[in-house]
Amino acid sequence: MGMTPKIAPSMLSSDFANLASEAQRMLHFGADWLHMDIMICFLSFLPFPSISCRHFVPNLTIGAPVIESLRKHTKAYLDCHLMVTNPLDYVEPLAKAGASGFTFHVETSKDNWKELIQRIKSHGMIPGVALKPGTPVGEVYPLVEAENPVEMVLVMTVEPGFGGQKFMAETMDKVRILRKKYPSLDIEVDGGLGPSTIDVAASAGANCIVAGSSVFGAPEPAQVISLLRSSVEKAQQTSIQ
Ligand SMILES: O=C(CO)[C@H](O)[C@H](O)COP(=O)(O)O
Repeated sequence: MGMTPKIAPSMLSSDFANLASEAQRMLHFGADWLHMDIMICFLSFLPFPSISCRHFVPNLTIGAPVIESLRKHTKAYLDCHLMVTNPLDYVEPLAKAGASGFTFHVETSKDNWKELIQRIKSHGMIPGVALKPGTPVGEVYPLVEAENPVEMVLVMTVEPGFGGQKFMAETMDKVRILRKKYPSLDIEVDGGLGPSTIDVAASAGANCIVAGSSVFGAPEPAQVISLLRSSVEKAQQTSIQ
């Protein structure tokens, strides 16, 4: 195992009214990536005449206009996590806005993941696939093993939708399985990560760590970022000994 640790503060926990300065603060504190949680409601006009709003998660956050605004203030890797029912619709707008990574959910993309990966790459972004805590890990194997594969798997360690939830330790089996099967794959974990949960995630094999409330809520965010990174580095050294 030799994947570079990436610490990605989840901007969902930032002060959205001061997004640019919050992002710069996190980068100054040592963040590698900025994790952007994109939750959008998909207005469905079918069956006519009822109009329904199909949410993938019970929350709304940001879309391409906010990514575009933030991009004007930073060159950082914007790690976009699409919690939407129709990710294909957002490939072009997010690429134009300046997104770096585009991670879609396997649950929303069973029929069109090949097209999605191809479109994400052709728009210059890095494709990743995410899975919810209840989704079997085997569902992402075809996407990792494809001729044109995803480059990261995001294992959700809480139900997607909100920051500040409790880390679900049972999701670590999926990380262990993925790390054993794909030694050089980027494996990201997201939800409830902080000083008390990082060691279990790092020793399971996660190398990309998303952390919202534990970083933004800390008196010294730089110390938390540094601790998350050293836990991943230590676990990686232990695993190669
Ligand atoms: O994807 C998310 C929610 O869907 C957030 O990124 C995640 O929950 C991080 O927040 P915290 O570290 O506070 O749990």
